Amino acid sequence: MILSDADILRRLEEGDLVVEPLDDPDLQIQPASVDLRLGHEFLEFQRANIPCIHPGSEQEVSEYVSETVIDEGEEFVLHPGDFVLGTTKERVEIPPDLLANVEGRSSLGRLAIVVHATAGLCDPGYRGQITLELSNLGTAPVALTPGMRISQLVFTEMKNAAERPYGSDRGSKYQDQRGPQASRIQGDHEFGGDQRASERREDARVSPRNSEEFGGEGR
Ligand SMILES: Nc1ccn([C@H]2C[C@H](O)[C@@H](COP(=O)(O)OP(=O)(O)OP(=O)(O)O)O2)c(=O)n1
Repeated sequence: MILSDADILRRLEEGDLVVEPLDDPDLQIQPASVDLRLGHEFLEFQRANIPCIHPGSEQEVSEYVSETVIDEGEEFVLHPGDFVLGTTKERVEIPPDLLANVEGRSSLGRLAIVVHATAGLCDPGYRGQITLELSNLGTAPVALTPGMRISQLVFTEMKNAAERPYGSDRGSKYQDQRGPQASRIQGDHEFGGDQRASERREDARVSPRNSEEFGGEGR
């Protein structure tokens, strides 16, 4: 069952579904979705010095991207063919019995702006801001402004709550992400991610940088 405006409000009031900051509920809560606004940070792939991205390589994909932060009132111009990672301004918490679909808005679709290339699901249990895979499929540059409504989330109530929701218990890589985050595909089990994660935990245990004595926060 897809949540209606009244269902969404009820779940928000009950507190297990979170969309924050929801500055203008009247504007943002649509008949069967919640409009999300564009954040200030963007990650752009550096075009030079990327021979090929190898998902299984030790080199983190984040090393290939550079961050641009746009001030309030400024524009980020997305040129035809561009692909950049953006973020929603809002942070969400999806309860274990809901699935959220990240969708575009028609008004931007008509300008050939799409908000995801392929990944449109927020899992039950997911917490964090949402990374947008922004592209301009058209022929004219389009100026995007932080704070504009760019995307919408549609919530589906599942027949049964997930038994193992998204989160640390299952090694979920993007839980509590803030701002746009590059792919962490190196963390996948297929690429030895479990091993690397346990090595990082081991390093963190023995590294003096991470001990309380040295004021470290750990990783
Ligand atoms: N456009 C999107 C789509 C999803 N997500 C967040 C919410 C999802 O719950 C989480 C993980 O998405 P996937 O399960 O599609 O991604 P992976 O399978 O790569 O991640 P993991 O291995 O952590 O499950 O990323 C996001 O920030 N932006």
